[in-house]
Amino acid sequence: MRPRVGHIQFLNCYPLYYGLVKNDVLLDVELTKGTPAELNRWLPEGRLDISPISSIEYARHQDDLLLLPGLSISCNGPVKSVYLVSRRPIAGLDKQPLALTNTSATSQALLKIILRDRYQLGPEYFTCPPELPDMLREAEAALLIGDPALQAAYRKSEDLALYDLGQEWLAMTGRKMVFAVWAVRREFAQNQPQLVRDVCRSLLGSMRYSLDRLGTVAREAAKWEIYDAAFLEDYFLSLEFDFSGEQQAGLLEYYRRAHTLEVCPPVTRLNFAEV
Ligand SMILES: C=C(O[C@@H]1C=C(C(=O)O)C=C[C@H]1O)C(=O)O
Repeated sequence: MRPRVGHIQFLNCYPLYYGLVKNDVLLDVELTKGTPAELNRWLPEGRLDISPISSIEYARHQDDLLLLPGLSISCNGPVKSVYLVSRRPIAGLDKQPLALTNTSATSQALLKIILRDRYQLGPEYFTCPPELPDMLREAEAALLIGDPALQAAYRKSEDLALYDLGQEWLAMTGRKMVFAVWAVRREFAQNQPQLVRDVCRSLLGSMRYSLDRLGTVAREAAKWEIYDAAFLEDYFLSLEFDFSGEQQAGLLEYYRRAHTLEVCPPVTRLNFAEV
């Protein structure tokens, strides 16, 4: 039986993917790529067994999911691929239309938390596809994540201000920000503990493999992208892929604030699969 495993189709997961290919793990799993919003749906629906998901989705489905230890997509300061892109300085966004990419869940709530708690602002939010020109036709500012956010930073126009939400979060809380976690359906973990262990070890092994040779990974990724290898290596270095105590503390602080916005239930503890 091959476990059905999700994969985020953004460059942030390229190091993981590179390791899976090089370590011949792809043959052992059925890998399905999607945006975070798609994976967020497919895992609880049972179309996937194990997947990276937006960290806020763990809070929303905590009774049905367990976390995989040791893996996340986090940052300690600038993340470089989660931006508020704005036509005016942030202070001018109160009551203004603000377009949120429909590929995100965690960053949508993160932006609301930052604008409320750090800037005391309440824009009029709406969700739409991540097409920056379309977004800015209808809104004063837009939230982008993943590759469209990287592109916006790479081709930054003079007229737009970019706010990095990883940096904003660190400035406000002094903490790391966890954007994505890997989760398994509890039912699957109960029925197939060995498979969960195998997948978890493979993912961790692949990640370690890539982090040990990040220059090569960046050069390989640059072959298919508009960015050069140095830009990508710098990007990969801003991301953290582990899930240690500091990331967990940052995540619990995020959940606490998200709960006060009523966008997720309270989370008192993080429950991990035994691997
Ligand atoms: C750092 C990132 O984190 C992402 C942000 C997510 C979200 O906002 O829900 C989900 C998964 C991650 O891919 C990114 O996309 O660039």
